[in-house]
Amino acid sequence: MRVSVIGCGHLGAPHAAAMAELGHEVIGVELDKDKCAALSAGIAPFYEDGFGELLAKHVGSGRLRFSTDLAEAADFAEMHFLAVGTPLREDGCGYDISCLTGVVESLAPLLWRPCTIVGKSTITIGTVAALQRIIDARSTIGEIELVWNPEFLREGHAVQDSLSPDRIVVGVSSAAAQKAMEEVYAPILARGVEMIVTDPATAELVKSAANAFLCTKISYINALSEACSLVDADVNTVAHAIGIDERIGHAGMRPGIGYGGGCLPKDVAAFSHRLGELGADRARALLESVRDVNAARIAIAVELIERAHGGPLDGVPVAFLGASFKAGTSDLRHSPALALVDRLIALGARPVIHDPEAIPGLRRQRPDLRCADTVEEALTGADVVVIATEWPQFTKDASLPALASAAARGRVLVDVRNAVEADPWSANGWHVWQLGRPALHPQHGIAAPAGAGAR
Ligand SMILES: NC(=O)C1=CN([C@@H]2O[C@H](COP(=O)(O)OP(=O)(O)OC[C@H]3O[C@@H](n4cnc5c(N)ncnc54)[C@H](O)[C@@H]3O)[C@@H](O)[C@H]2O)C=CC1
Ligand SMILES: O=C(O)[C@H]1O[C@H](OP(=O)(O)OP(=O)(O)OC[C@H]2O[C@@H](n3ccc(=O)[nH]c3=O)[C@H](O)[C@@H]2O)[C@H](O)[C@@H](O)[C@@H]1O
Repeated sequence: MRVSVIGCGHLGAPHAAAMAELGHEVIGVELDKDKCAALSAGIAPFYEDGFGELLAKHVGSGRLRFSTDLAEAADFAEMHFLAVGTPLREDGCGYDISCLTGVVESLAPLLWRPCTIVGKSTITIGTVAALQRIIDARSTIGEIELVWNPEFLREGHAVQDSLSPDRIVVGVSSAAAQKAMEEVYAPILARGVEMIVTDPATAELVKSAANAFLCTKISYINALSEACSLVDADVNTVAHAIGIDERIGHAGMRPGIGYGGGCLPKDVAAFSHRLGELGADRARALLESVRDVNAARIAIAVELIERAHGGPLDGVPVAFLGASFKAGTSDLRHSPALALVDRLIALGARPVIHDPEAIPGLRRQRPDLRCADTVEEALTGADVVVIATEWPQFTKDASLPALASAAARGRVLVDVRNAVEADPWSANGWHVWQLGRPALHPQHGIAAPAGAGAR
């Protein structure tokens, strides 16, 4: 099939490459000229595992190309995927869907062949109907159906999730649109992946419900982490023990500094707002509690760092390991790590930041921050080491405790992602502090500071 993908960011670019891998001929439309030029040259504009290779493969094969010109896509494709951004409005009251409305307003009058428009961006209840009205008013060839096909990919797994999704959801209004969706995803459906065919309103709700549930699970374990701190219990053990029950599971149960990124924070905020508009007050109250727990995580992490250091952070050199919103991506949007670094700076601390993939982007976005090209450079002379993003380079590298011992001045490690194996650090003479867990000190049996139990 000939398809276009309009908006080639973290969702659209991997989707376009995946469509080419499935055997389709693809044109990606991207407004940002630099991004479009990089993609056209087969160069990934952001770090995403396996994406650079897939992009280069299909730009090379000629099955995937990019353009800034929507008219070119209108001429070329029988199916148009919409993957532009839907940020939260500045007043927080739902999504700013101006990119989506702008695209359908421009695209509809350009269309001259029978085709389907397929939305993948995340929207709230009622948006499909509003966009369909714009298409109906602007189409010159009669009815063009807008299907909604929400996307569930995770950054860091975008290629894998696009090629092997665990489900495909399509909100359609006609049998013809359903047939087109079955055709475009045929190689995936042939492997037995379930396609849930429903109406557009249900498809909209499925996406909001999925992301809000993921936020709820994370806030639940983070709220338990607060309770654990009060009784010197270990939240990691609680998460492990309850997660063995397959109705609960271990995924999304890692305590830390809260959910961040370009999607979960805005999606739960927009969904909560919409539920309020609809009068679903109990559902809204539930999600507001979820947001409230998340908003408190940074202050709780700061308190832990102060307690670990044993006093105010003014003037304290901190090795700050991590900047991206989670491991596996260079994405800095709404990164809790950056929110934490800003609070530490406000308290007078002197952080030096290292991240395996996010430093070039961070230097561009935040020239005010002190960045290091290597872990060793960040560690040199630090009194406190903070692990703020759970990259395996920080949490699984067995040589890091010894490297840190040689480079740092202090012996205080604060892991605000609860992802580090603490024993090797303790064996190297470090005090290890994690959220909702008793601190681990170099020698077992040493009394921990007041209010913090020792493991
Ligand atoms: N990032 C992710 O993992 C996922 C994102 N989503 C949703 O997908 C949507 C896009 O998200 P991201 O890809 O993360 O955002 P993004 O900001 O990385 O990408 C959006 C792209 O659209 C481009 N764009 C804007 N207006 C355009 C226009 N008129 N024509 C062509 N290109 C245009 C922008 O330049 C940008 O490159 C959002 O609604 C998001 O909630 C859904 C699932 C996963
Ligand atoms: O709609 C979207 O854009 C996507 O949002 C999330 O994907 P993503 O933002 O890539 O990241 P997640 O892996 O879900 O992590 C989100 C945040 O929660 C945090 N998190 C995650 C899991 C956990 O156990 N604990 C935890 O604090 C992460 O560090 C990160 O800050 C969803 O997982 C995807 O299914 C969805 O498609």
